[in-house]
Amino acid sequence: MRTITHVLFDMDGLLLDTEKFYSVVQEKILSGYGKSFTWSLKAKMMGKRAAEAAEIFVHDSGLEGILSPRDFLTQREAMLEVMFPESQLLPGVERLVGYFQSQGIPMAIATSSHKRNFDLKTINHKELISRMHHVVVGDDPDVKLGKPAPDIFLVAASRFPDPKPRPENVLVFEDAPTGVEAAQNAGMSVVMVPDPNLDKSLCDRADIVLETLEDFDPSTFGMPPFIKN
Ligand SMILES: O=P(O)(O)OC[C@H](O)CO
Ligand SMILES: [Mg+2]
Repeated sequence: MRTITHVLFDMDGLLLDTEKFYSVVQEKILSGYGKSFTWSLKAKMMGKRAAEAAEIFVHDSGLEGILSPRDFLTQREAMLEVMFPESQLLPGVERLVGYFQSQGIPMAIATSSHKRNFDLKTINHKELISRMHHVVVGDDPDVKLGKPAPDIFLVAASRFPDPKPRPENVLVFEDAPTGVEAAQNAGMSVVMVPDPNLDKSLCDRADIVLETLEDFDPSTFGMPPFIKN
């Protein structure tokens, strides 16, 4: 069994309940073209950086030549920016972050969200962010390729103080197939907490798949149990 010495959290859909905002807005934009937003399209977009997600949205929706990826993002961001400050923590986040902190396990966030949106989403979650050693965002200059490339997780692991973790000693928590793939490409262990609407065939790569972070059992990775309150 691998010894876990460091933890990396994805953010959207894993720490914060923000994927629903993306879905509502993308459904609204598509409805303007008489089209419906589907979970199969959502599954391809989630976890990806904005520009890559926009290309997928326009292509797969058959809107090439009708709606440019840039105009899609302009419309999407205008609607999302008023929603993001309302972001709520997902179940189990506070207990899990508190546990890793009590165990002295350093944590960081590795999110495809750009810095501007990260700031909007976390404006009311300063305490959570303060418990992270650092945050790597999607537009970080050191992150050359977005998820499913391993870049963002490798960059996040490299920013911990010495002794820096080897990938095999890092545990990643993710909600998206793209993010799970990125963690595995980085050589890290990964716990997936997928949205229940996500096609189950897209949830079979992770080391562990949970319905909620509340179901995480530290002993699965050789760590002490949660202390019963
Ligand atoms: O925090 P991430 O990596 O799940 O990023 C989320 C994307 O920007 C939207 O799915
Ligand atoms: Mg996510």
